[in-house]
Amino acid sequence: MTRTIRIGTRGSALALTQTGTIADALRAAGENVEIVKVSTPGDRDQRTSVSEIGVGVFTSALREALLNKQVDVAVHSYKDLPTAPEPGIVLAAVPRREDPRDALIARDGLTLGELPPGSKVGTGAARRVSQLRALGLGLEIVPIRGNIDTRLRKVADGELDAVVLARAGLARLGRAGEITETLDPIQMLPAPAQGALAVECRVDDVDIEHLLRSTVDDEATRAAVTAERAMLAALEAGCSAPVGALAEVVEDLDADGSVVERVSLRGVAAAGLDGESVEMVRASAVADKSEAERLGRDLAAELLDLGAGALSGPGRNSR
Ligand SMILES: NCc1[nH]cc(CCC(=O)O)c1CC(=O)O
Repeated sequence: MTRTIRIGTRGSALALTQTGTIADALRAAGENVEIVKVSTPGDRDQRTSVSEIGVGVFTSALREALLNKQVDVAVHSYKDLPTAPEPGIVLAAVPRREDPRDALIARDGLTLGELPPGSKVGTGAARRVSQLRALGLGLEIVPIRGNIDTRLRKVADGELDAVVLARAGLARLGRAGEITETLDPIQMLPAPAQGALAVECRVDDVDIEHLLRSTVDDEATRAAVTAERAMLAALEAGCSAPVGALAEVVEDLDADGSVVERVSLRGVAAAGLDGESVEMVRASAVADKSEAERLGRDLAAELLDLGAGALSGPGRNSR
């Protein structure tokens, strides 16, 4: 009898698309696959802000289904996962990620710099709120929630002048054409692991773990998100603080002239929120690819030295 691998997913259009790519890769490797939808409190409650419902609101039900053996594989948006490891669960694969940057979708094709002061920009993520405020453009930030479709509609309906969303999510839903500006990481660093998927299985399912690693894992993406997430974890931020990070694997020349791969990491964190004004601290560093984790921790230490984390004030949800 051939086995069927059950892949758990949230039921949102975005989650189903993401899970579909993993299912396709496993089918191409000759496996039988079944997709199982798991509803999460984050999906059922669209009103409460994510910072109030709490970290892991989209991911804990999926992990429970994995531990209960309702499913064999769980596919998450990596940035939605809490930084603490989950006993009994292993991160089997991190597929090659999409463009990790944030994107602006504004009325009339406007870019960020073209939005007049007082323009209403919708985002619920403290990371985006604080970086937008730090730009000093006089924008009015409006907290919003809901799926990508709901957010885009608020611009189409004229309720908002713009929204900021992850480019990867828009691309996966076939809506990248509505982006009016892809935000430069100098203005807006994405959430750690934005655009990446986390593919998990049970620790004792060594077969499945190996299958996932050999069919969908991408080493460069894994190194980059390892650095980003180590930075986040060391800032003890969970996914609920205004922290942005972006790592890239770059080729470099060693002292003896041989080509080596290094990880280049940039980070940003809010140092203080005082009413409308925000101070952001930024740092960057490069390390050998095998040192991605230490690189993240070191950069966090540097950001803390610069004053990161002296937080007070509004919502602490990073996404
Ligand atoms: N916060 C919710 C969420 N989780 C993952 C994505 C998009 C896909 C990704 O970043 O991997 C989004 C929407 C967004 O931030 O625009």
